[in-house]
Amino acid sequence: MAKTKSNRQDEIENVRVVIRVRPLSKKEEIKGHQNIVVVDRSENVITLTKPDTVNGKSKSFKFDYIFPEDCTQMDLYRLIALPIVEKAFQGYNGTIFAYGQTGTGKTFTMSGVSNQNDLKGIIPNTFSHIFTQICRASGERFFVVTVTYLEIYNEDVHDLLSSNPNSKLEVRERPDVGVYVKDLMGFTVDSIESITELMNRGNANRMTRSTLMNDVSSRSHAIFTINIEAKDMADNKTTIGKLNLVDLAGSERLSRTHATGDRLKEASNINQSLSVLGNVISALVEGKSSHIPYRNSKLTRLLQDSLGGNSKTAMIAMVSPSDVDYEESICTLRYASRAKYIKNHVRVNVETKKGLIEAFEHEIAELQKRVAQISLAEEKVIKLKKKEKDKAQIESVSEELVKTEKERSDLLQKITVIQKKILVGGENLFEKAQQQQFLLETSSAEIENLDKSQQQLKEALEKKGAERIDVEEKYSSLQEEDIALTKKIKKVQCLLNDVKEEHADKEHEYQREMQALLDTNRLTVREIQLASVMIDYYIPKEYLKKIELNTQWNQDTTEYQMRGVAYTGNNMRKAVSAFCSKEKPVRPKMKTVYHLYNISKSKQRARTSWVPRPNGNRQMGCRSAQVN
Ligand SMILES: Nc1ncnc2c1ncn2[C@@H]1O[C@H](COP(=O)(O)OP(=O)(O)OP(=O)(O)O)[C@@H](O)[C@H]1O
Repeated sequence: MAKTKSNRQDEIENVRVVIRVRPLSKKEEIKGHQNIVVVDRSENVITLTKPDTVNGKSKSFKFDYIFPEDCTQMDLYRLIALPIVEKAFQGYNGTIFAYGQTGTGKTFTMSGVSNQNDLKGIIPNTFSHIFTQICRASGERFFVVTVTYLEIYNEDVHDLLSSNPNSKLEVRERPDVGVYVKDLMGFTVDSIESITELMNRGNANRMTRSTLMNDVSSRSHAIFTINIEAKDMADNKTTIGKLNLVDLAGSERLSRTHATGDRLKEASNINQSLSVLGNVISALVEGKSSHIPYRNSKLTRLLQDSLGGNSKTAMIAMVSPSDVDYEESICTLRYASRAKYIKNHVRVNVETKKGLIEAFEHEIAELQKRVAQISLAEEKVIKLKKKEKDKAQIESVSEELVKTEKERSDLLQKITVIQKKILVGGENLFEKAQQQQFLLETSSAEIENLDKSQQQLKEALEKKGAERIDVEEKYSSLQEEDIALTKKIKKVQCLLNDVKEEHADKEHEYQREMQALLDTNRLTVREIQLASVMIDYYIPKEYLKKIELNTQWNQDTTEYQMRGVAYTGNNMRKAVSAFCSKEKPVRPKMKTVYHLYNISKSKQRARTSWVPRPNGNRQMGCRSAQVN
């Protein structure tokens, strides 16, 4: 389990995911179902062979631990529940939830068979563990244990411990408390007996029915919550550990269950909330978005802290060994594979407000004060009675004494009831319930054994060392490799999309450039045509050759230049007239010309028409205008 310190208080810890494979049932054996599951205990790899495939195609997955069909309820408790319950005593939150297809053993794992000690599930074993721990604690430690039990059926929350379990309760949220169920009843327990009695009451109220897949199928998600408040008198510090023990309703393929009507609605609600749970897991694992869809179902809202929040969480995914359940088992294993990447931020919950222990102590003190007052008043009345001679007066005083006596005994009874709620570490629990002694002692011995076996397991794990960690970190299963490859493909796809977009952009740009070039080309052709027309109309052919001969391309200025241009055209005209007149050349008065132009527009126009513009209809090179 990855574990790092994120800051002074929080530890970052992955959700622990284990698999439990149940044995083939008698029914399945009679029907001739085949066991397609193989567990590699040393490597914690589970392999499922696809039925009806020629060469036995198989899929393998690796997990924190895999419990094969011959594992015991105690094996599971030791490895999964025990460390979480121990931590709850130190003020950590813990969650254990059972997930899987219908009929795979979730209720068997969480509750078990109540009248057979070795078949008891995690919940009843937790009771023995908790009370044993209290017995073993020092007398300096006080405890209050409270219990709630609810179910979510068809997206409605019901209190399984209420006298009216059918009424629907609301899920609310407050910044100081977080998500909670309004009016959910909490019960304080002081013995294994009292807590077991509550569990049985809740189980009896739980919604179950017989389905095609399971004779007693739980149709609701059930959350059994145990709060352990512990006050250390030495440092006056109070911690609260909250344990959520969750038995989820089973996923099922509607085509296989043939459900109709209400049962269909029930099954779709179960699948729907499990799919929201799956989405929450995916969102937490992918970490792409900061939005985790907890609010999409009551289950995920209530388990918000257990998934990605402040809780040490273990998920037990149940798998059927049967060939007919191959598809569902693969789905469960995929689901579970994702969950192991969820990171929780755990910390000790230190009670800053007045806790239950303090509230009870305060109440006891108040009641004791009242008892003291009554005792004083009684003494006075007794004295008065002794002095009194009047018979009637004596009678009324006696009546008063009876009343106060009754009040005092009621108060003392109340005090005893409240005192019983505060469990003092050490011996007094044995005094309270002698019948528990045997259970507790056996549990103590068991826990010592558990400690030892845990230590052995730890050592064995450490032995595997770096190689194991390396393998785990790389590809802890083929499924993980699959995820990694899918991620890679997605990345490449993203890159490809980027390249495609860039290509499209470039294509667009190229088209634009092409268009611009074509436009330029068209313009150039037009200019060349104009130049050709001008040459054809104004330059006699014999001069053209001369011009061509005397024209050369200048690389630097990128233009044609005429040799001896200084001795041509207007340059020569200016020089000749200056030489002939020997006078200063007279600049033409452009203003006058301009005015004249304006005045006799038609005349000017007539002059310009000397050089007629080429007519588009005329053939190139055909001279129809007169040259002056
Ligand atoms: N590990 C196991 N060993 C022996 N029997 C088991 C085991 N797991 C389950 N079973 C038996 O299989 C049957 C179905 O188990 P269970 O009711 O616990 O399943 P589930 O997953 O809770 O089903 P649903 O989701 O329908 O409530 C029960 O008869 C139970 O006793």
